[in-house]
Amino acid sequence: MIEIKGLSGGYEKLPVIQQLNVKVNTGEFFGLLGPNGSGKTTLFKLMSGVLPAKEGTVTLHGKSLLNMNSFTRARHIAVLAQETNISFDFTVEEIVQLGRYAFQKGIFKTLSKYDKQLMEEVMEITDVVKYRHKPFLNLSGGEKQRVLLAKALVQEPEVLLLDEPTNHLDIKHTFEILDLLKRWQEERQLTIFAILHDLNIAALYCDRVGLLHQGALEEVGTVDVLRKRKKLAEIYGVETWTQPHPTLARPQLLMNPHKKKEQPVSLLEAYQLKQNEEVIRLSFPKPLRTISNGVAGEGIQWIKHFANFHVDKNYDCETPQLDVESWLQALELPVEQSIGMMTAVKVENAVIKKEVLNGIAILVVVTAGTGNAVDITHRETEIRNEKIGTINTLVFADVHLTDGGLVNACMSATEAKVKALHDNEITDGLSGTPATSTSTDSLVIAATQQGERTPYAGSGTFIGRGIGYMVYEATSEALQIDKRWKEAHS
Ligand SMILES: Nc1ncnc2c1ncn2[C@@H]1O[C@H](COP(=O)(O)OP(=O)(O)OP(=O)(O)O)[C@@H](O)[C@H]1O
Repeated sequence: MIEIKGLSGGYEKLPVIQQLNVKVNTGEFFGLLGPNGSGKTTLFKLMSGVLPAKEGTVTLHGKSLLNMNSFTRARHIAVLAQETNISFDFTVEEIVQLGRYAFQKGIFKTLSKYDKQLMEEVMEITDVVKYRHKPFLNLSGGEKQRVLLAKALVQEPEVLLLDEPTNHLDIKHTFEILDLLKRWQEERQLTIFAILHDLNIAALYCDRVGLLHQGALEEVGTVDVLRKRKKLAEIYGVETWTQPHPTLARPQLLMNPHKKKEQPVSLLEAYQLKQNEEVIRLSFPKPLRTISNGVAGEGIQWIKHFANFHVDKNYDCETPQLDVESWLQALELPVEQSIGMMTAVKVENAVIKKEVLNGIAILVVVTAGTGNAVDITHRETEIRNEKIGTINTLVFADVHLTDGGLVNACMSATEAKVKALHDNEITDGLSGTPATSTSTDSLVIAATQQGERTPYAGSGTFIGRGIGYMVYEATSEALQIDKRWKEAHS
């Protein structure tokens, strides 16, 4: 464990680091974060003996690092500094070899077999073998960075002090190098203490982070420290948002660039509607914030084009998303900006309702088929393999919703659909009990994000009530059309 206690130090007229205390555990990846000039590099210089400390101690497993001579220190700690004062025309291999210097024996300091093997291995994994005979000074910034990392790794240190290790690296090399460091951390109990500017990279790789501000650590903790928006605004002077990484339990940060005020778009007038026997589609001039379980474009997205495709009632395909994406492409709609759904219902029978309720413009489009009506509350021992026969609901509203607000809007739309199914006496074909849905229903909530931001869109709000009313009306009408169509075609 590295323990820093009461450490103060800096430059002649500028005592940058003041009374700093922190512990970095053995085998931990600790990220030192903070704005420009907060003292990160100065702290590293104090720890690595480049600058003398005015006060305090830095110990590794209880032994003072500050009093160690540089040879002994190099056997424990490797430093990847930002500035390199390599001015001689060394080759890449010679630079990497410097990392073994403290381990070489005898007056002539020759490389052992082990040293050579280790250098080969490290040059391979840092992807610098191809430059081995090139002069270091002729390399690009990113190539130099990887060579210096190789030099640090051949020291086989217990502790790596890294000042901006991914500086100059492209994303492929950034992730390769960090994955490599993470592997060494886990396999070799390597302790990594790294200055990082990219907070998202820090959130992905660090076990703990410390936020340095004006020479003092203001926060130390897990990467969830980065979710403290107020603290980040105070320290960096930037408004941040966090969202969860899609597959890792780690936050990712989003920043808002300065935005010019945009002309508001009229929800009920701005869209284009096209409807034929293959598809009903709506396009908006600017993206709407959406939450949906559409076959394509699912999740929370920004979407301009909404398409509900008709498929044969016997449609059965292993890759529905690929199908829907190819149909979107055939309509020349960009897949990344589109939601695509499918239904066996005639899309010419879609019900479109639009209204301004309590000052909120709402547009609802519903296609309804009830061949696979299901009572979700009925106890089942197996899930029926249903064919497409579905209620697809698209709700567009001129509101500004948080992600929680989008979820509230989904609840409001679903509650209204269930009521419509109930009032239209739709039943589960197997159980005979009132149906709550069909087995493959889809829902889109799309908000213009104009006006005041709100997390509320449930039954206690005008927007929730508006969605409820409109979805109920549109679903009831679509169910009646479906009923009449079935009667006419039976
Ligand atoms: N050699 C020096 N002599 C005097 N002052 C210095 C020297 N190096 C840095 N400073 C000052 O010390 C303060 C901390 O600098 P430091 O380099 O430690 O910040 P940092 O957090 O690493 O910044 P950055 O993110 O920009 O790399 C700054 O105000 C800087 O101007």
